[in-house]
Amino acid sequence: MAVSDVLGRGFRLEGSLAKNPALEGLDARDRGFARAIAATTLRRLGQIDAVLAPLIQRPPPGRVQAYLQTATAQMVFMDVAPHAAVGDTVNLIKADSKSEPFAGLANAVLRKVAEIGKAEAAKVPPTQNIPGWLRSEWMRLYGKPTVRRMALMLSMSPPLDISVKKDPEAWAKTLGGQIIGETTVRLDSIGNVTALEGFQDGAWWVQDMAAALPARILEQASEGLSGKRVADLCAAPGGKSMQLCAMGAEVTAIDVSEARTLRLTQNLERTGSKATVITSDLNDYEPEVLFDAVLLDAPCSATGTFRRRPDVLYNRRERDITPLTRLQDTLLKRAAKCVAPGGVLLYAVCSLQEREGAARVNKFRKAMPEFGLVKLTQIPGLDLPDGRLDDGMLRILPPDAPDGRGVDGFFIAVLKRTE
Ligand SMILES: C[S@@+](CC[C@H](N)C(=O)[O-])C[C@H]1O[C@@H](n2cnc3c(N)ncnc32)[C@H](O)[C@@H]1O
Repeated sequence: MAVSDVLGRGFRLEGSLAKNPALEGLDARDRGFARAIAATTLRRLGQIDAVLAPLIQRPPPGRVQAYLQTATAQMVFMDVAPHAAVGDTVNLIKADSKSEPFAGLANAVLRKVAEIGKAEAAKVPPTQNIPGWLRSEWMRLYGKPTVRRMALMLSMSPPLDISVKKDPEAWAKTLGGQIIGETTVRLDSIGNVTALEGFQDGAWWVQDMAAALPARILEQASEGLSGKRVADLCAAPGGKSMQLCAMGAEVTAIDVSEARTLRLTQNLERTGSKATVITSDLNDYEPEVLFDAVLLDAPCSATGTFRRRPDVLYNRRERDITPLTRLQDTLLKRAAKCVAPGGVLLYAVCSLQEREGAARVNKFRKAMPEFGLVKLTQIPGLDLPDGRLDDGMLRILPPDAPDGRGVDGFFIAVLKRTE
């Protein structure tokens, strides 16, 4: 069961759903509904658990709890008729030999949820849907009103953002979307992405509006990238490499994962983007010639992507952050070794944790004084609140989208090596 895999075993929701045999026989509509139930459960888990807790004296096994949570999600947040949600869930529990002894308890608890669930859930602030360790850190860093807006973003299913190779106006018209942040086309419904016009022809790729900013900022800081040698480090699956190619750069894309570089190569081929692809640990990579510009989209906790991947809230733990910061420090130093004198280095992470953002860049600058900070002063297409760029580094928060429908959280800093 996908939800118990995420909550109990730290799996990714997408991977767990893709491997779930129960979904195999279903048609696309039912599969979509099953995905929506799992995602809604994770988006509303704090409220759901607050409804369930007083109704259960001793916590049942994780799998049974997940049945209760998904049924509650359906009744309270998806307007599924209670008799259907209760009946279907109890039947599923009866058919599952390990959970079957709890069928009676589940029936009694869910009948009560049907009665009081909506009213009880409404008493719980949506910020409770953010796990405690993240909520307290984000409150400290970004303040209560922003965290409230982040919780609102978590409760909504996000729009589909695409980056187009050229002519965003024409693609916005063709696909019925709107341009956001100058170059991203935002579409309402997700459906089957690969069936949309232009996908097979490689005219565009899926990329959150915020994820499209690092390449644009690197282009701006480098005063254009056309004809320049650019390294995209930690490049797979290639969203930023494709942007850099579309900007006319001569791109070298490096990633450690063989499976992910295969996807990167397929994406480059589909979009007719030409780049040199290298599968290598960045720690072992020695460039023959240094680069004019280097983009390091470092591995991170990805907590900024919770709108699209609510499972990151549960399969990341506080103790994961320190090892990630060590990796980020090492990769940042390796990336710096690839930059030619006078060249530009951009560091980005899709994390909302301060330790993965400004703290890494400040530490790097102390160790590598030949790199100076290029202060970012304005970001085209973004209307950031006052003070956000005060230290010259960019922190994008999920509520920052100009249309109120959210973006991934990102941290971006630009450094320049002295001549
Ligand atoms: C945030 S993802 C990159 C997303 C990508 N830049 C894009 O826009 O599509 C981080 C990537 O870092 C890669 N990675 C992690 N450790 C690495 C290392 N030591 N050397 C090279 N790549 C690494 C992972 O395989 C992963 O693909």
